[in-house]
Amino acid sequence: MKINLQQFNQIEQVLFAMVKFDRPADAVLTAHFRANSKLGATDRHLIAETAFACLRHLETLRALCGQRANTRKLALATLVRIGGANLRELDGIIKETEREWLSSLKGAPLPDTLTARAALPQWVLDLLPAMPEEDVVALGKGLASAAPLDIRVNTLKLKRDDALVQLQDSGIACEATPYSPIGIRLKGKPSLVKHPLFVGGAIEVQDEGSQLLGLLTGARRGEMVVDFCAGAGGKTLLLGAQMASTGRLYAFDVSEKRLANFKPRMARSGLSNVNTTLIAHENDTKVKRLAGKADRVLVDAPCSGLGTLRRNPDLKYRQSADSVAELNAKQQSILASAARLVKAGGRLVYATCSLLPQENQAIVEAFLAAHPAFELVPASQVLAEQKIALDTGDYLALRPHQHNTDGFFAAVLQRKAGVADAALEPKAEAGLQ
Ligand SMILES: C[S@@+](CC[C@H](N)C(=O)[O-])C[C@H]1O[C@@H](n2cnc3c(N)ncnc32)[C@H](O)[C@@H]1O
Repeated sequence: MKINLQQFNQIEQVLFAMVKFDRPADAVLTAHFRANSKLGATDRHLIAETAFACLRHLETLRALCGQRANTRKLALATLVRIGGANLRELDGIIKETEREWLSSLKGAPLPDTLTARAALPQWVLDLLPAMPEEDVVALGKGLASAAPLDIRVNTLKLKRDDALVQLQDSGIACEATPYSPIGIRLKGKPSLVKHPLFVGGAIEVQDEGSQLLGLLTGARRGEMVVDFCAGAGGKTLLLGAQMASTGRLYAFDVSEKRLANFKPRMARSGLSNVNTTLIAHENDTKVKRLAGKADRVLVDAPCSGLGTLRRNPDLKYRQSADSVAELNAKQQSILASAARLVKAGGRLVYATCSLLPQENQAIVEAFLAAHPAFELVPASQVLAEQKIALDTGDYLALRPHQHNTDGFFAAVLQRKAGVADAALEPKAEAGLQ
């Protein structure tokens, strides 16, 4: 596709702002499009795709172009090396010297460093679990690929088969997701906001992996369920539909903005069993009122988000080993507080969209060591009970290159009946906050 000078300048401007990494990349893009409201859909698509491709492959591109390469060089290298543009398509943009450099860049061998081959910065490589180099490269490539657009069918309103037919009839190519029985994967990225199924709440955008975490919670009709870190309610909506809008579903979060974003989604969904509650922190008295009452508690914990690099490639530069350590303390504290809500025989699901053992297995192992009343239920068993053929062992561990989902982790923890557990006693007031 021929790229014109105006389009190229816009790509450069967006990239220049993105590689400062002082704001989320999607916020940079939104602000740019708002300030340049006359840009058409094709321009927006090209700008967004090129800038995000650059961030996804930044380690590789910097290894090829020089660590101090400016945004012009990075944008050109992205178009040619990642996007496969030929030099004729860049006529009117590139100078003669750049033409020579770009034609040699096309076939230049990749520097033999793991950061370049896996497109992951060193701090991430340092924290990943030990695995053969080729596996790191495969994981990195998966994380540097573009994510598909998945939707979840709201089973309160429609069956998946009917949704597939209706989407196809409206010209949207799609197929059932391989694992989630309520998921559909779209071909391409059609806009859904005006689609009658979306407007009527019969479908929601949700990665298949995120659907599987929700399904792992196993919420059932008539139960008392808590979504402890509900955010904008992606998983709450799934849990509510699993409960057929019966029982009681609490959606907690500390972010007023995220809970506000949940409101219109909830209105579309037709759910009437959800109680959204803004909490000040995980030990808020509003949380304590539910002690020992919940059948299911989902903790979709705040985390580094490294499993979502396909969508948020800037996170590998906006997070660090220090921020992960801070998150670990928060994750432990949220999990400990959420555990107090679970009744005997009830289940607690701890989940993250991280790939780091520090945020995943280590949190669960420390929790189990401190909580004799809880035991691990193999995730593969819970999924098999729901006829989901996916076995990643005791923990759910999803990876883009293996499952074509974002990277997710989840553990199912069951509270045993009649086991004393001092850690489940209410926390002293002095320990709050
Ligand atoms: C991974 S996101 C949740 C995403 C959401 N479950 C979904 O499916 O869309 C983590 C959420 O935890 C919330 N959070 C952070 N600290 C918290 C705390 N102490 N108690 C409850 N929620 C918290 C954040 O505001 C954020 O919305």
